[in-house]
Amino acid sequence: MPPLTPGWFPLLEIKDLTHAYADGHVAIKDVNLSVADGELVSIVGPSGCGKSTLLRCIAGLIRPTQGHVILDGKPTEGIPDNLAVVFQDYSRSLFPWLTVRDNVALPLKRRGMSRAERREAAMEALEAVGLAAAAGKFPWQLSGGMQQRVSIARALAYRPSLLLMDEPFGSVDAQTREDLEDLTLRVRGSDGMTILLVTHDIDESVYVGDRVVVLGSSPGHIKADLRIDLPAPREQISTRQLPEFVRLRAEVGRLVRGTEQPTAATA
Ligand SMILES: Nc1ncnc2c1ncn2[C@@H]1O[C@H](COP(=O)(O)OP(=O)(O)OP(=O)(O)O)[C@@H](O)[C@H]1O
Repeated sequence: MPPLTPGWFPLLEIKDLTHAYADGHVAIKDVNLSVADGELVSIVGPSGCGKSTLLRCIAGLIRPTQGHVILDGKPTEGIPDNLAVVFQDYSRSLFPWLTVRDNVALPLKRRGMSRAERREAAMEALEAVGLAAAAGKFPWQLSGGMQQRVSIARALAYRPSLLLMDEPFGSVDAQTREDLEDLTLRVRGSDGMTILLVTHDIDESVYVGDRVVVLGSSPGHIKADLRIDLPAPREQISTRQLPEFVRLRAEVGRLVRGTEQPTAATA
């Protein structure tokens, strides 16, 4: 996608990325994507098209068969330091024997922060997600939505340049999901974090995204890259009623289902 504003700096560049699993299955092929510093890019596509594979390659959890991931101008090797990931399965991502505050503070050891600094940063992030009062509790004492907010707080406290979110709100109720979407938008706005968010929810992809990247299948590739020019700040009811929102969600929906018109605007 071409630079739209002066000073556009690609925080993340994905070049000709291909990943084949050990059984030979090519999950993604020749993926090229640039993401500007501070952008929130939603990634959608049919089940099995390679969304998680793409995120895992960027996170350094699996090694691409071909191609490069360039973060902050440097090709990545393994798991980059300035990156955090929020997964859908919050029940497995928090340590049950640590308090909420200690779960959030734990990764900060990698930042070389003192114990007092870690505790302060953890409390600040818990405050941001509205969970300061639960700091001394254990994850299993919290609801699913609260546990997912702890996972998000842990990512925020780390202050990564790039936050990867893989279906982060897939297991929570509709109201909590909306709250977490708005929390993500606030975080991005206040900390200028760059976010890649994989979702199955087309409305969500448009509501939170500055761009929506649609992947196609067999093997996974970028089928469309749409800029979402909806006014900010976004608001759950009024934004979703805008004619432009309705148009975009229909366009993304058609692209995901493969029923788009040949003239559909794609980048
Ligand atoms: N470890 C693996 N070994 C072999 N094939 C795999 C492995 N993991 C995933 N795949 C295959 O790679 C393809 C892409 O999987 P991936 O999980 O990235 O898709 P996805 O778009 O995230 O799917 P979903 O939306 O259902 O979560 C699928 O065909 C999947 O079956």
